[in-house]
Amino acid sequence: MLDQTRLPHESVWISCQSAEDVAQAIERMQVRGAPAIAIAAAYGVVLAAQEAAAAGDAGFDAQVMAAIRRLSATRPTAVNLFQAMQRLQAVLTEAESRAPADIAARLAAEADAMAAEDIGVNRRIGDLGARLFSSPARVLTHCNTGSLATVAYGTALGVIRSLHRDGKLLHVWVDETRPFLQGARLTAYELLADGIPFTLITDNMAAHFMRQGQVDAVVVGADRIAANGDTANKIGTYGLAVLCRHHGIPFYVAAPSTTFDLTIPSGDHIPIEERSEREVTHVLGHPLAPPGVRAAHPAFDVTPADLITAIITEQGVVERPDAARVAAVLRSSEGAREGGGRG
Ligand SMILES: CSC[C@@H](O)[C@@H](O)C(=O)COP(=O)(O)O
Repeated sequence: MLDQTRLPHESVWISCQSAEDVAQAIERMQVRGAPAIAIAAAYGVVLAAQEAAAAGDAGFDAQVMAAIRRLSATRPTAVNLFQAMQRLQAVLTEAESRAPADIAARLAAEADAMAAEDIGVNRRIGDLGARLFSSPARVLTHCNTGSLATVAYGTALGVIRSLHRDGKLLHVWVDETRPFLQGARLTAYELLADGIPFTLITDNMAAHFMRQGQVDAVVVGADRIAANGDTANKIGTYGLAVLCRHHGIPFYVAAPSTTFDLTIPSGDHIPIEERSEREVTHVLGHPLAPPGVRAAHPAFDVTPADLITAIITEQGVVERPDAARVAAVLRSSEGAREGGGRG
């Protein structure tokens, strides 16, 4: 995997040989972003299965389940991780009586399928999102939701890429995204590579540019969306949504259906990851604050659904989200799939 903690100045590839290697890479945020975490973890399970099958001893299932538990304990907020682990666990259960090498191959095929699906899902989100824009726009985004955070193309950044392709993108405002700087380091890196025009701003400049009339829409990703549309995303997202409401600017969330957690009624039930204080007191290893200073570091915040103009999923757009509209979009696409096949 391309080590995202070293970008953009160094392109260092890390090689994960075991589920534990993958778990540590996720914890260190060498790979991050909800869909990318899920797919990386899926391949972590595959590594564990291959290792257990090669060892040939009894307890294959127990070893794969231990890997699923370890990978599930890496980061708590993005629900895509848990959906992916459940999907692999179902493969394991279904293939129970088969030879370990066969089960490992089935798990690998499932991980490959998830990775392939993610690309199609992102392209569909991008295209559905771009259709919401009737005229060329200046779009502000937060964190990194691009190819680095997914398998390819991205969610919110996928919408931005589709707008650019369709000639409907005037400019992107990129929040640097304190404290981990996913915007300054990663989104800037991706947009530069694609030749998409953008300006990097610090997070506290967003209100200024909105007041000046220089922001037409905000598009962000999500880590977990509750049944009523409340959305957890990178810390700072909620503030942007409040600013949008004040300035009359549309606020869009772009996320795959695997980011919905329909088991929880509202955002109050979303676990918010607390990361190390050191990521706040230090920047890229350099101290900012005086030694010994205490810092808070919730890595995500929750934006209430009533501040969201629409949630763009690959299954359709949920306008003015609430529990009924979320259910209607996700259910209607289920019906379409059942009636019309998966193709
Ligand atoms: C397509 S990525 C969507 C979200 O995962 C993204 O907006 C985000 O908050 C990433 O957080 P991170 O802590 O960098 O994993």
